[in-house]
Amino acid sequence: MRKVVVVTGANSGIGLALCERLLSKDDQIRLCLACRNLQRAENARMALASSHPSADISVVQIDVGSVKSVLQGAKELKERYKRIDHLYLNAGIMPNPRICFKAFITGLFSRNVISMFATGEGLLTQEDKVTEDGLQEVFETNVFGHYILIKEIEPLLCNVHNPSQVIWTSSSNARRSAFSLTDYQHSQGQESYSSSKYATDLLSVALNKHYNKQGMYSSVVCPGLVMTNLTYGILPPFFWMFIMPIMWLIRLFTNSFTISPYNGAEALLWLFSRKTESLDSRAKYHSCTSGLGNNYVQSYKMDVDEESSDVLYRKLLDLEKQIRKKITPENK
Ligand SMILES: NC(=O)C1=CN([C@@H]2O[C@H](COP(=O)(O)OP(=O)(O)OC[C@H]3O[C@@H](n4cnc5c(N)ncnc54)[C@H](OP(=O)(O)O)[C@@H]3O)[C@@H](O)[C@H]2O)C=CC1
Ligand SMILES: CC(C)=CCC[C@@H](C)[C@H]1CC[C@H]2C3=C(CC[C@]12C)[C@@]1(C)CCC(=O)[C@@H](C)[C@@H]1CC3
Repeated sequence: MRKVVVVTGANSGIGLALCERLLSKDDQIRLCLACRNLQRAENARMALASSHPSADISVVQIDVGSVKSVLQGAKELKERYKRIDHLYLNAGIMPNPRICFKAFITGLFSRNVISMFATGEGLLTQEDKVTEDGLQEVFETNVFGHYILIKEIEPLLCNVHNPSQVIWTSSSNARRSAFSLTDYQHSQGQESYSSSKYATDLLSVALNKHYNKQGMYSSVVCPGLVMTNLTYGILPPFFWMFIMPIMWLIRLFTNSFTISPYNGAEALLWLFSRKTESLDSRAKYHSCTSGLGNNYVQSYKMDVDEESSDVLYRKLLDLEKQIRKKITPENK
């Protein structure tokens, strides 16, 4: 049976590189690009089709920052497919990033310099806003929209005889101290990205607890530092070009400077061929690139505990109920 693979945020960066690599590995898959902008999705579809002319590539419009759009997209997926084998939850944003140069200079001369480059800890702040659904945009895009998508297409994912994989693009920037269960949308602080990625890690653990028995397995990945639209938003593009030689140099000391989307997609692609029984619910799978440019995958235990993961999951279930009532009041 041909495997069905759905990738959110597939029209650029890591998502697009992943699609290219998936098709190169197995051009028999049925690939669906789930994107918010149909024109950009169509451009990506054509680019992929030109290098894989016989491949089955389609598009579905899903804006994960809007629950209505997720419901509509999920409906189309249910009409199109009987099951989904791999769901890559990759779409993500880091809006209005600001870099704290003081923390960067201090970090450069500290013992934590390598970890600072690997995680970006304490270097970035973001300015978030509230969406039409009344949620924090970073939380809704990076976490909740994807959560609703899973809930909506649950019947396509849950099959004990033929388990499916849900694979989140998380980050090493996920940090417990940036996240709070009492403000899980991060409406108060300025580290919404870090908070949303930590919430992703917690949610993945909870999904495993609730869904493994039903044949759905969730994993999280960190693609490393990759040059994409997201990172080009942090510093001006010319600056990145200017410091590129330094970036290659840093790669000699940390394997997390994957830099190209192709390299960044390594762990996402690696998970595609893993047996679900071999997956570790508490692990984050990192794409790594050595100083010589060789790609490999390393797994690290996540800094998550089951209790927090359960509490967040219950909060998301409550939020789901509220939002569904708001969107379809006749279901009250
Ligand atoms: N680059 C890096 O160093 C790292 C990235 N990541 C994560 O990797 C993932 C991919 O990002 P990356 O490739 O770097 O960045 P890009 O900006 O290139 O890709 C992000 C993708 O997500 C899509 N997207 C954004 N918002 C929405 C939305 N509301 N609905 C649907 N799609 C949306 C974008 O679509 P559009 O083109 O329409 O904007 C785009 O296709 C993200 O989750 C990011 O957090 C994690 C660690 C490091
Ligand atoms: C490389 C040099 C000399 C300067 C760049 C400094 C920072 C802009 C840069 C250092 C570590 C980077 C980093 C990220 C963004 C850019 C940095 C802070 C991320 C936070 C981007 C998004 C992610 O999800 C993380 C995995 C990245 C971690 C490292």
